[in-house]
Amino acid sequence: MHSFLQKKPITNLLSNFTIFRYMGGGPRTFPGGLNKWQWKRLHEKKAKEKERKLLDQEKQLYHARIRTQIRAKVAGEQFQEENGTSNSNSDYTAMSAQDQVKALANRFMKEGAEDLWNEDDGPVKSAPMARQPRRFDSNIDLRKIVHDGRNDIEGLSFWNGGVRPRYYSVQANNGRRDKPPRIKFKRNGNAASDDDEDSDYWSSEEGLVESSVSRKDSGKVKFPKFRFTEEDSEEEMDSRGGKSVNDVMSRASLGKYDRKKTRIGPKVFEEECLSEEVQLIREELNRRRSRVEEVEQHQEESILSQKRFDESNISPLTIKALTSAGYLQMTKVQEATLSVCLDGMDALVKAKTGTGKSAAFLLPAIEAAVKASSAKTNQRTPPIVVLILCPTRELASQIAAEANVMLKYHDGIGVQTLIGGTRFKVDLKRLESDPCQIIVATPGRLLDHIENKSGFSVRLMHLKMLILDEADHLLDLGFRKDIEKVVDCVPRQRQSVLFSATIPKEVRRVSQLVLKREHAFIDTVGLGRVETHDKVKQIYYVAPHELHFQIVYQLLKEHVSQVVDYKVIIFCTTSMVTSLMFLLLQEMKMNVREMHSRKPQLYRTRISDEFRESKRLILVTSDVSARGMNYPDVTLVIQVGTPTDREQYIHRLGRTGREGKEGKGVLLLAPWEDYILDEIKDLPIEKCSLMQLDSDIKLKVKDALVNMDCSIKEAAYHAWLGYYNSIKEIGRDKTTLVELASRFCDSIGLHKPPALFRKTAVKMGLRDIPGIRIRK
Ligand SMILES: Nc1ncnc2c1ncn2[C@@H]1O[C@H](COP(=O)(O)OP(=O)(O)OP(=O)(O)O)[C@@H](O)[C@H]1O
Repeated sequence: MHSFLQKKPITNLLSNFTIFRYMGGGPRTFPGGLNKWQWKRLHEKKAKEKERKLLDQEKQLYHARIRTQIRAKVAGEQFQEENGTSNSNSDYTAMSAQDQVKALANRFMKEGAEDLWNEDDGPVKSAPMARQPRRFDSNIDLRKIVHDGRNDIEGLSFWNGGVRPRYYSVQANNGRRDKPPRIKFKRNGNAASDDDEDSDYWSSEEGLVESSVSRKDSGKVKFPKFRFTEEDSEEEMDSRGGKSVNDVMSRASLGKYDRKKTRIGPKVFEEECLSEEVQLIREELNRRRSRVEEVEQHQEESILSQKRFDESNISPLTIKALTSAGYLQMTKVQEATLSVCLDGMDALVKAKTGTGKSAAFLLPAIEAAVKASSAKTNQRTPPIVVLILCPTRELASQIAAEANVMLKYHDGIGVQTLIGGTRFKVDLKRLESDPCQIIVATPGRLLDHIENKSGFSVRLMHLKMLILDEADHLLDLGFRKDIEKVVDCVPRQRQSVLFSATIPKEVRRVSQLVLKREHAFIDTVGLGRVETHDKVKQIYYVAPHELHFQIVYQLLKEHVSQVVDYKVIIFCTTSMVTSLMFLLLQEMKMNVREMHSRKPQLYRTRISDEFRESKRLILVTSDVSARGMNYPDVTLVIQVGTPTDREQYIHRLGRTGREGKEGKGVLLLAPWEDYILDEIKDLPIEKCSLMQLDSDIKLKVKDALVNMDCSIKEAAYHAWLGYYNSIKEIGRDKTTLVELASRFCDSIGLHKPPALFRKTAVKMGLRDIPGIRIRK
């Protein structure tokens, strides 16, 4: 029978060596007459010892490095003090091998490796020593120092609960450069004397460890050598029975070969004695840490990134324009999106309000136009290369103005707006006389041009880039049909980018309407992080309708008296309610302006420009100003009544705290409107108890309402009813809604609810609801 333990010689022709391949588990006996298992155990034991030795060496090296660092610091300061010079060439500074300490620290910081740190590895406290003049005699809690300085030594958190702190005693060499500072560390708290001034290495009688400091010698760094006395050996102590020791298996990377030994029973430690010098080091470390924290906090709050525009691939003429406009560094969203957009990828981008999204999409848009214009065509009017869609006219004008700033040095590249409220024929003339490659439009007017037989749709056939600003709003039901039509009229082979500060889940889904399947989703807000700015304080009040005007007036009075350069936006639910609020505040001698969709476009543009430039002004507005409008330095945003949804709340609030500045937001709700709080409960908004209302204010508001034209109040009632009737989320049946409307009616000084047109009442589903009056 063929034995499976049979040795099979294989002849290696090249080397003439004979290699034995062991079949089926190897020979029965091994050198020294050991059997297979004895042989295996022997090797395992050897491996364990080797690992243990390596680990000990590492620990020693680690101790030495930390001590060297502290010595270098202490000695360095001492030296400077004495000589009034920098000791940058001294041995000590050369030894501050931060990286090595860091690496070693990390070695012990691996998950599970904390256990490798036995109690005996910790600092040993020595008895206080008499201080001598001009020498460092420090008892340093090394672990604590290193722990405190964890910004310097990343990830160093080995402070293991349950292991009692022990202290090293570190001594500098009295500021002498020719000698290394000496270190001693002592285990059992016995006092250490230090009288051997001249010896290179200090040693004490019992339990002390001697060390040389590492130094730079002919370019080579020598590491300190440590010699543990017998007393330092854990095994030795065990065997002497001097201490009770618990063996604990390590969870560390070295696995079962590492054992942690924990002493049982009390241990006597002497009082910590910190010298001035150590205190100084600690303070320095704390200072450094708080500096780092400050920088980190600043970076977090700043909208700017570290990258400059001249480091990107955009054309030099654009960079020149950006520089003259004062844009040098990119904002974070610009850095995150620019390369993706320049690569021609489709993208869905989410970034907080006021963080520079407009420039983030305008820059690649301009690049696309520059690239297209360099390709010679013999068309009289250039094709439209970039189409930017946004929900409001003011926003379109603002984007076009920003594009013009960036196009300052680009001859032959133009941008135009197509927005409602202007005469269509004027648009046509402008398109003819002032050809452009970039169009910024609101969807309605754009469709008017597409459907008009003026050849506009032909110009769109070469479109390279479609941009949707405030994309979630444009993809909302109100705009979606228009967007679908626009998408049908532009080439399939194009780049599409969608930007907004809010991108709800359902919008991600419908974004496929515009975006290619393979698109980038860039979220600079971060998953699970709040979409509002930390620097914007958000509060809300819950109060009955009849108090709302008084509260708004009192809030304004307080704000105006506290903030010199105040700039306030008050958002109301509808245009007519906006008008009512404006007239009321005007009647009460506040410096106010109004802006809503019922106003002629020229008026809107004028007010928008005035508010942008002004300080000490209050803008009362509807949601036409909620998104994208960049009015600098708005100090307070007040939202009266519930916003349509969470997204609208965020966008309205986003008119303040732009570019990383501070701001304040107040939401004022009637008790039944508090359903919205559920939608925004993850935002840092706090409830505020109602302020004591001034009786004077009460009278003033009442008088102002009495003086107001009834038709304004009636229009406000109709609009109010229409607005809340359209919001399903209010969760009120029609009868309750009409009752609430009657209360609103009271609050604005109307004695009975004004009648509705029958047609309107039917459309709103309110015809037979009690309390609704129909016009005869
Ligand atoms: N790189 C930059 N350096 C300095 N300022 C910048 C930079 N980019 C943009 N800004 C400024 O930041 C402000 C906000 O920009 P922008 O209006 O584009 O914000 P946004 O993110 O579109 O806001 P919203 O979400 O409200 O539409 C503007 O005043 C703009 O001039």
